[in-house]
Amino acid sequence: MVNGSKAFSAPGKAMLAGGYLVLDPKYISYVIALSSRMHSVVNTTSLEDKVDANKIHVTVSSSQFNNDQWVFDMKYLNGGFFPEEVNGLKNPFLKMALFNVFNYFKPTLSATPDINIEIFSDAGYHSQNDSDIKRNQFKHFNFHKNTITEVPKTGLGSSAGLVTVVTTALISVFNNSLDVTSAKDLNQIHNLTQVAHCQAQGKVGSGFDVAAATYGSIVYRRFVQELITNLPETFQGDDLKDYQEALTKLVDNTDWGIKNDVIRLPHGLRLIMGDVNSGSETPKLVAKVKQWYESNLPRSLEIYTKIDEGNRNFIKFITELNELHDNDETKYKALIKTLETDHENVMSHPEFANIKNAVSVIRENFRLITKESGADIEPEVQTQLLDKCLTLKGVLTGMVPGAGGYDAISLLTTVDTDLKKQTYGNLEFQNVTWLDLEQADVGVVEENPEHYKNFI
Ligand SMILES: Nc1ncnc2c1ncn2[C@@H]1O[C@H](COP(=O)(O)OP(=O)(O)OP(=O)(O)O)[C@@H](O)[C@H]1O
Ligand SMILES: C[C@@](O)(CCOP(=O)(O)O)CC(=O)O
Repeated sequence: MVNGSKAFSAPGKAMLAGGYLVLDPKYISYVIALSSRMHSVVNTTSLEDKVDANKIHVTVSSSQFNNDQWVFDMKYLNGGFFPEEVNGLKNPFLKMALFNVFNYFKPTLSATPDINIEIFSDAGYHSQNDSDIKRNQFKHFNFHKNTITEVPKTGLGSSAGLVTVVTTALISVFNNSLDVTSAKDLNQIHNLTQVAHCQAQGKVGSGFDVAAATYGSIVYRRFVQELITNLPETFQGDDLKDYQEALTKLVDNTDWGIKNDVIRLPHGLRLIMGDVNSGSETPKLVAKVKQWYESNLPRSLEIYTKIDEGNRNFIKFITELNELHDNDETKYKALIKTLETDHENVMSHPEFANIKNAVSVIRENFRLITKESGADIEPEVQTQLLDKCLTLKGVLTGMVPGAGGYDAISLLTTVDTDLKKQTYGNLEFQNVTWLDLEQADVGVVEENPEHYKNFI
């Protein structure tokens, strides 16, 4: 059991290449973890101070959002744990994180204290309108008068980050030697989080968001969805023995077959996210693209193959930039500087032309799918915006991240490029809010719990 408090955080995500294709384990994706992080602070009562000696209560507080709080009674029936929110409040992500961690560790009820978890989320995950910043000497967070479900999201993967840090916090209660720098423990966090996140969402996406929250910036290939869909169905009060055995086997003794090669953006380059402020419905987009793909075979496979080639070339040439830096830093820095000082001639440098051409292939084919499927992956207004962005000094390339749609654009620029200044007052960019985000190379990290006190 954790003595005192522990704290953890996990990053948000932006998928720069691989959207839709990554739903098929044949294809890989390029996912950048972001500096906006989800945080959890966990502590336990003493056994004597439990609310009820014959129960386990887990209280999760999200004070940033109207002081939201969920109190789960971990009902113990037939050898299994069924989380029940005592006031009938809903949060499927918290519920499934609790369900899976408790049925994985199967703690002794009388020897398990009550657990308190506080959640904090960095500003980038949600609209900052109607919020006040509260800070201490270490951190600051936006505090909203509205409950979490009423605050607009920005697409950085809030639920994936939430389930990751809550799962990690709960594991730390049952495993006092949890080490989030160890591959074994990170894989346990990843596996339990993927199960809970998919069950909470009621669908099995590629899982790239949970993988990035756990491992950081990665080249990612998904697991086969049957790993999760083949888990026994469970209903309140069931004998969970079969589920618990299947879950333990899946978490501890199954090769998920994912690819999670840690990467980092080339030195001197940074990711700039532009929030265009009109949300997209990812599940609807995915359904339309799937319908298009299945109705247009074998041509749709040819188009996917072209996009995959673009994705792989993007990854290849971005990686080669990193290698150029390592081999000849002076030449590399001079090359990067030309993005600012000689932007008109960016295509004269093969190192840049290769990356830009790869992204052009991806975008061109996504526009084709947009036209044919009715899924607005790169709609005209985004095409125009991206093409204008490519003319800005310091910009190497840009794309719609993840599922695309109307809500965001991602640009790769030099670290010294100031897009806010370059586009200030320019009506062509009036609908874009440049987010103060950086790429984050690491996934789950342990934090200092003292840094989450006395926000004013
Ligand atoms: N700070 C938080 N505290 C409590 N619950 C949260 C918090 N952040 C997210 N959630 C939960 O996650 C849900 C949002 O998850 P959902 O799957 O709808 O979007 P998402 O794809 O994760 O969002 P996005 O990728 O746009 O950030 C919220 O409705 C809430 O249930
Ligand atoms: C369309 C998809 O490939 C990516 C969705 O990315 P995002 O939620 O738009 O960041 C879905 C998935 O990978 O689960």
